[in-house]
Amino acid sequence: MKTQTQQGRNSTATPATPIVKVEGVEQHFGSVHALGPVDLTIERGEFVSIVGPSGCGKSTLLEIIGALQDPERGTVEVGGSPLDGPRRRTAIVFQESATLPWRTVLDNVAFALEVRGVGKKERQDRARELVEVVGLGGFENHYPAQLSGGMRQRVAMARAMSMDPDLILADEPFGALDEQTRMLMAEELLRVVSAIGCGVLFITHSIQEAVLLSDRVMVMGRRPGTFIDEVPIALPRPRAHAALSEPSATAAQERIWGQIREEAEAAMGAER
Ligand SMILES: Nc1ncnc2c1ncn2[C@@H]1O[C@H](COP(=O)(O)OP(=O)(O)OP(=O)(O)O)[C@@H](O)[C@H]1O
Repeated sequence: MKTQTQQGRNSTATPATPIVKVEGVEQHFGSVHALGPVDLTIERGEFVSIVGPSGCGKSTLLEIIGALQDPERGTVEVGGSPLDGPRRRTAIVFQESATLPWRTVLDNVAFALEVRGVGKKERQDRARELVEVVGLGGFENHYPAQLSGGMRQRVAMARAMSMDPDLILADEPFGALDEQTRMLMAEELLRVVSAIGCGVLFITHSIQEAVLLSDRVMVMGRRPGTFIDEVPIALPRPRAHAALSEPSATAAQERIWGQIREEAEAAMGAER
């Protein structure tokens, strides 16, 4: 059971409360107007991706929702409460999510549980389960340096899941991986997320990845980023890569590409 402090004092959370509610959020860095104003709602268990031209403000928005930076204007509610600092049940995964090089795979995954004071036996059992879920069974005692980039990213994913998240914020998590590993990881993420039923905000430069994974793709226009389109993806689940050749998926990809192309060309023109 959650304590009042964990949920936030002003929580009015019910199962129908969106996991994320952003209203009128805006950010400047000095004279650079980086973002907004933007509104964004993510329902519980919903998978939402953001695509948009480079530098439009995607990471800024994700970091605001993850409480890694404060918005200059606007309001952010996560889990039904106004965001007033990092939340235990929000997991954040970056492109180069750090693993602890001196710890084994198992101890890396158990780390978040250790910090929370979970007993040794329980955290090792839970970590072992998660290592299996992300397909690293047999590598429990390996060190990060003995793993490929894709395997290290799986360790980061398992560690994020160990926190029993209700929200995963993922910023280009597969950006550094080769194409095949990236596709496999995307399918794996889908399995994992549907198993734990958490909401996801996913930033990617890959339109295909966004369409394959999401319930909804939000298209952000050039800086200062605001949402210029919202594309529902109605493909049935569970999904695998072959779903991308369905007519509705190709139509969605073309619609998104058309908009990003225009925005990226305009952004390049503005920089010249
Ligand atoms: N800490 C900061 N200080 C100054 N400017 C920043 C800072 N963080 C971001 N910016 C600027 O704000 C704008 C938005 O950056 P952000 O990283 O959010 O974009 P993005 O859409 O995630 O980009 P990309 O797709 O290239 O990762 C950019 O012009 C960036 O240079």
